[in-house]
Amino acid sequence: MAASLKRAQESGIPITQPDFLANLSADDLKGILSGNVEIPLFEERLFNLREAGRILNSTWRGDIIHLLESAKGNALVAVKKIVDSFPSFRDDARYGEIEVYFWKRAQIFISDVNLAFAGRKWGKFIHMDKLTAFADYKLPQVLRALGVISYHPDLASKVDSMQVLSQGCEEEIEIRAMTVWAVEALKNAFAAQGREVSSTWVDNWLWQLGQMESFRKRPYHRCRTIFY
Ligand SMILES: Nc1nc2c(c(CN[C@H]3C=C[C@H](O)[C@@H]3O)cn2[C@@H]2O[C@H](COP(=O)(O)O)[C@@H](O)[C@H]2O)c(=O)[nH]1
Repeated sequence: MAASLKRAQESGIPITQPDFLANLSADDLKGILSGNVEIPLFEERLFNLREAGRILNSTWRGDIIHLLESAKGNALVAVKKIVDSFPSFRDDARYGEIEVYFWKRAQIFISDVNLAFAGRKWGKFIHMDKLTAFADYKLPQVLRALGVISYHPDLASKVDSMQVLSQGCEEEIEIRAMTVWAVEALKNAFAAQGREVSSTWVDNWLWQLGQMESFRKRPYHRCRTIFY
């Protein structure tokens, strides 16, 4: 996905322009994402891109920079503004009577802006250390392979046989919540060894591990979702 967007940008397709996004056609998007795999949830992603273009124009004067500037360098405020502005970033769920907020794409966006600008200008934020892990499919895959988390045999059987978990079901929420919790436990374990790191740092470290073939081939939970 990232490579496709980079290719489009380099070929002069204005994929960051709100007007282009708001009027994006299915054929345009198919062309941009053409590659070796069929993109799941294509219609949902097309809708979300068009919606993002419309909202950037209607709420943020056509440029996400204005959202970042309105957050006044506070990472948590920036994340909340993204979630409040863009419905496709409202990555939350109900677990019984409890509201659960993962906000994975909103948080990783702020983390990526912080990295892209090397912590300067629009990438300069306080409270980066309060971001949680970005709860996706990759981290629990690595955490389980490392033995940091384990699944009930019934869930393990579903995951290992690649059964699709429905988005927002108890088991999917439990996997994502345990991912966030496990990263906090690892962060505390690093601190106990005298190594102060952030949840984002632990997250990136686990994600990088996940790129190794020995981890990539391990089972991970399947879920059709736009949130990760
Ligand atoms: N939880 C978590 N998810 C991460 C990353 C990164 C890379 N972050 C860089 C930033 C600092 C470090 O240098 C990292 O290398 C990408 N992703 C997610 O993967 C997905 C693409 O994956 P695939 O389809 O396999 O290429 C996509 O949804 C993207 O959001 C991470 O760190 N943590």
